Amino acid sequence: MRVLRRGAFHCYRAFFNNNSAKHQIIQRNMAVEATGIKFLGQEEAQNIDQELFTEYAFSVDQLMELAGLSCAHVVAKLYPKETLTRGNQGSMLICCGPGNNGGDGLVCARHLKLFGYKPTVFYPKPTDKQLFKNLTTQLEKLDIPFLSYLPHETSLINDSYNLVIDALFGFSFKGPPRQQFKEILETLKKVQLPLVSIDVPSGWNVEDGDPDGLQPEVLISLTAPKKCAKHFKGKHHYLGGRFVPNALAQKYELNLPPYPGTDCILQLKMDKLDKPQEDGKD
Ligand SMILES: NC(=O)C1=CN([C@@H]2O[C@H](COP(=O)(O)OP(=O)(O)OC[C@H]3O[C@@H](n4cnc5c(N)ncnc54)[C@H](OP(=O)(O)O)[C@@H]3O)[C@@H](O)[C@H]2O)[C@@H](O)CC1
Ligand SMILES: [K+]
Repeated sequence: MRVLRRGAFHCYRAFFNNNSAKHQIIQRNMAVEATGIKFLGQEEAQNIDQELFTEYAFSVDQLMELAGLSCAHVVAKLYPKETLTRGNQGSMLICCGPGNNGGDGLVCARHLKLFGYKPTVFYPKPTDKQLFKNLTTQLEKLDIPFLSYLPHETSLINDSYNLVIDALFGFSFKGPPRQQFKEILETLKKVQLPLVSIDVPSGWNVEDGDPDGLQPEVLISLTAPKKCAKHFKGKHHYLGGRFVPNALAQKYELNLPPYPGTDCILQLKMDKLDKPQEDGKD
């Protein structure tokens, strides 16, 4: 019993010593000010990603699973399936790109299906990597339909789905988009459904954003927000991907607020944040 008590004390002390948002008690459903949180540049986001794999020995599958799961949690929280009454109840379109952002989308689709939603996946440029083949097989085995093309006629999308999840590009995107994805992004811009972007609104410059690009209703920043998130004007900004070790967060001065309890998502309030000028410069 004494040993247990001492252990508990050490855990408690380590938590408060290591966490920059000291003494904040975050409750479920409480949004937290984004002020003070580090907004990452593109190179910094990629360095953290690499360090998680090399120094901290995570595998891509592990982090992608946690990232995709947190995205599914955000969608389930904001859009209860009973409210998604268009087309097939709970229907949604998940657009997945060729990199790991697309992988997050594939994982997210699986979890949403298991939560009782009806996802359809559009995955126009699948990669040959085994991880992605496995993710695709898992979705096929769950009878999740794949679209072979995205209809240019956006009314077909508006009438069939309740929302669109954008998992086309994340923090490694460098614009302008090449032809195949340029057309897809143009179509998505015209769709009149709530758009949920995973990590970065696709097509945006990762640091400067894109005022003429997609305008998501929801942004789910993974690990930490990227600089472009300061230009996000939608309704809900969430943090997900609860896998960052304290030592890494400290090294990069991420200043992440603690997640509430056992939750894997946290809502961020953006209203007190110093917004960049509209010319896109920070
Ligand atoms: N640690 C974390 O936070 C974790 C992050 N995770 C997730 O990973 C995401 C980053 O993934 P990523 O590095 O694979 O890159 P991503 O952004 O998906 O795009 C690369 C692809 O896009 C392509 N491409 C690029 N520019 C293009 C253009 N102009 N036009 C057309 N294509 C273009 C490029 O093609 P290439 O140039 O190589 O031919 C390549 O195929 C991150 O945002 C988060 O969602 C989690 O899974 C795990 C933990
Ligand atoms: K995205």
